[in-house]
Amino acid sequence: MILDLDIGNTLSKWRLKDADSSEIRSRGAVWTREEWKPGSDIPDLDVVEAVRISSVARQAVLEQTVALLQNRVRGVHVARSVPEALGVVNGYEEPHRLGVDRWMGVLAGYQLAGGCCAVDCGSAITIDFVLPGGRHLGGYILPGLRLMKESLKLGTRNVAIDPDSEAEELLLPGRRTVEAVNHGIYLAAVSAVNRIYAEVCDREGVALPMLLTGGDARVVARGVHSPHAVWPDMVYGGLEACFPLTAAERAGRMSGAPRVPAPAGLEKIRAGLAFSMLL
Ligand SMILES: Nc1ncnc2c1ncn2[C@@H]1O[C@H](COP(=O)(O)OP(=O)(O)O)[C@@H](O)[C@H]1O
Ligand SMILES: CC(C)(COP(=O)(O)O)[C@@H](O)C(=O)NCCC(=O)O
Ligand SMILES: [K+]
Repeated sequence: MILDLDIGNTLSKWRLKDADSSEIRSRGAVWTREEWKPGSDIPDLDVVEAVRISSVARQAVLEQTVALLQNRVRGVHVARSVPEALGVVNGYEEPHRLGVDRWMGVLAGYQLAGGCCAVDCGSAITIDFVLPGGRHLGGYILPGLRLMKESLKLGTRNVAIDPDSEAEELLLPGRRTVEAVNHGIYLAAVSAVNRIYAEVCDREGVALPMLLTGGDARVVARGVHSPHAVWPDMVYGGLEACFPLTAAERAGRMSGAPRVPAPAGLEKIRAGLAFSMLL
């Protein structure tokens, strides 16, 4: 079994992948600030031959995780943001400072769709762009839905946006504090994604496919106008591409990769942008 680990600021996600069949056998998540202890939702390490890790948590969290795993597992692979990999040139002035979850997302997106817009809706919302030739432009970081809500301190932190709500409903004026907050932050997030996508496609003169991942991807995606795919395993896809361990991975196949819809035409994206500027 291969253990893939995506340690985010809020949640540490894991999945166990069968190296022979490529099937995902189990998955789980633990709060990043908590230790892995028996009884919590952690994988059975006895069946694990190799581990691949993407971590944006404090250095100490990664060190503790690696120390714990190194005693039990032969191969431990830790992903890093580097200047260039798999045909993509990192757009950061200091490439190693790009969050490695963003780098994994960009590499997975490029391997699947070529040039693309990769959106990660986690503790933060990150929006990254890579052009068809493989040049990563850099990206945008804004607070995620939960962080936005917590920063308001209006006593609404425990009332999350219902992930099954319709986007139209979430865009209405709220008539209670919790509704006003949830609808406000939702509109902030989806407006940013829609606008940034259109601005960058316009400036670069290319219509890019869009991919979304992260804990809030499903609900944010419902407010996104452009064709897109939600790919919960996008960060894991980057780990598979960087550290291919199975024949399928070496052939470039990533588990759970979605079908990516063609983007809208550039003219349509530009017309939408011009319209939003008139409002
Ligand atoms: N069951 C859940 N537990 C915690 N957060 C959730 C859950 N479902 C959705 N979320 C949302 O997902 C975010 C965490 O998403 P995730 O992509 O795991 O973030 P990170 O990678 O930053 O840890 C939270 O901030 C919250 O808004
Ligand atoms: C921007 C992030 C906090 C997003 O992390 P997440 O919300 O997924 O936990 C992370 O990618 C990070 O720590 N990045 C380093 C700064 C940068 O990318 O510029
Ligand atoms: K993430």
